[in-house]
Amino acid sequence: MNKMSVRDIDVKGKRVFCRVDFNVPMKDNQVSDDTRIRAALPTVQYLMEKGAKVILASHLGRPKGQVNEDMRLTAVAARLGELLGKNVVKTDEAYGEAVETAIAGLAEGDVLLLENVRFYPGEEKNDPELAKSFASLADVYVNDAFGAAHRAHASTEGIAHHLPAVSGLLMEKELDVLGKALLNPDRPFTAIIGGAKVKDKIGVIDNLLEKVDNLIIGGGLAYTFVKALGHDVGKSLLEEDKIDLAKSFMDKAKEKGVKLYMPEDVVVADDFSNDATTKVVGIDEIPSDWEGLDIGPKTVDTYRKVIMESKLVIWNGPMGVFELPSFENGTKSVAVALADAQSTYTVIGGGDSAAAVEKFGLADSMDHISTGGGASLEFMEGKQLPGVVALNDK
Ligand SMILES: Nc1ncnc2c1ncn2[C@@H]1O[C@H](COP(=O)(O)OP(=O)(O)OP(=O)(O)O)[C@@H](O)[C@H]1O
Ligand SMILES: O=C(O)[C@H](O)COP(=O)(O)O
Repeated sequence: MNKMSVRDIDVKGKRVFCRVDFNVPMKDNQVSDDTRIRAALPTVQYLMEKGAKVILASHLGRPKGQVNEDMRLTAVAARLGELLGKNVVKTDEAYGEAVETAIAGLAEGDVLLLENVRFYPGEEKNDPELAKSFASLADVYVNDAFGAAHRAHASTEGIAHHLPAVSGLLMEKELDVLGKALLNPDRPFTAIIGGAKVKDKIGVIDNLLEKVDNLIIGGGLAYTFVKALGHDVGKSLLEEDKIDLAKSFMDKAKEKGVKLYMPEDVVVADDFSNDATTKVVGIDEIPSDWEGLDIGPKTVDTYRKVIMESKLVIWNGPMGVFELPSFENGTKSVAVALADAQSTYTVIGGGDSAAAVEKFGLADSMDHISTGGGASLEFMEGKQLPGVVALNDK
């Protein structure tokens, strides 16, 4: 990576404003999944060990520039404290006098978590005044919030113009893994793209067709491709206005020598529910009043073989409606194949695919699970992430 990292600077005795992505799922005012908090620990612990006064900032949810009692970071600070084995000071604001007093009381190695930065309307507007207020709290800026790096907000982008600005260790790792995959991949390189809609994946499919050897298509978006091949898709998800685009992707794959894999068979249901009647049919046999909700067993076999023969696989988007047990098999089987593929480097592109590997208890078997949903998608589309661009070059 051509950006400076926290390892390149001296932080001893310095006040470090460290943006993290603690946008974690909450239930009954408690953190229900602390994956993102744990992912930030290497940077937080590094800063503590090096004698920095650590000021953490994050958003939680989308409070739209207003204080929302359900979106305070108090429970997050408590969870972080448990994980660090050390008290984390929590302020009820993200800047101002009370915050300055709390920071003045920090000793080297202490950790403070500011209140949700999205309680301020200036955060998402990238208001320069708010960015300056954040910057005035610290001597150095560290951005470890890969999950929010696609947002040009005051705490992710604006602040970087007022302080020495470097990446954290998680940010560095995410960019190294995803960057290497796109720039210098081990081959065969396979991308698995699923999820609900073609429209959300246009950029990523287009960019990956320039890079991969194999492109595997699954999930709801597959039916627009199936339709483009001339087959009836019944009541399956279909984006009529993207059929031509799906055709053009098929043409591009041919032109670039990319092997495109689409479902050979699917699990169809007479209703979108776990108790629906289901059957497996060939891709050209979907009955007109049934809908495809998962890939079928033949397809699973083929996809597994491709995964096993790959050196690198990036996966974004489930193969079916994995939230319902009746339609989880395709997604689960792909996750199992990735876990079994010992000589394949496996990268999970955040979002629902990350949730799926967690659900199936296979997270530890993956080489890298991105903490960014939208951010990793934009990165794979080849877009520049504003939170990264704003950091100091090496
Ligand atoms: N055949 C299908 N029919 C209808 N819905 C489907 C089908 N296959 C997958 N889905 C649904 O697609 C959703 C995931 O789609 P989405 O495009 O949001 O995935 P993602 O890109 O992994 O998520 P994120 O945007 O969080 O990164 C899941 O809720 C899943 O149930
Ligand atoms: O959960 C995420 O993808 C990040 O934290 C960004 O959140 P946002 O989509 O609300 O900006």
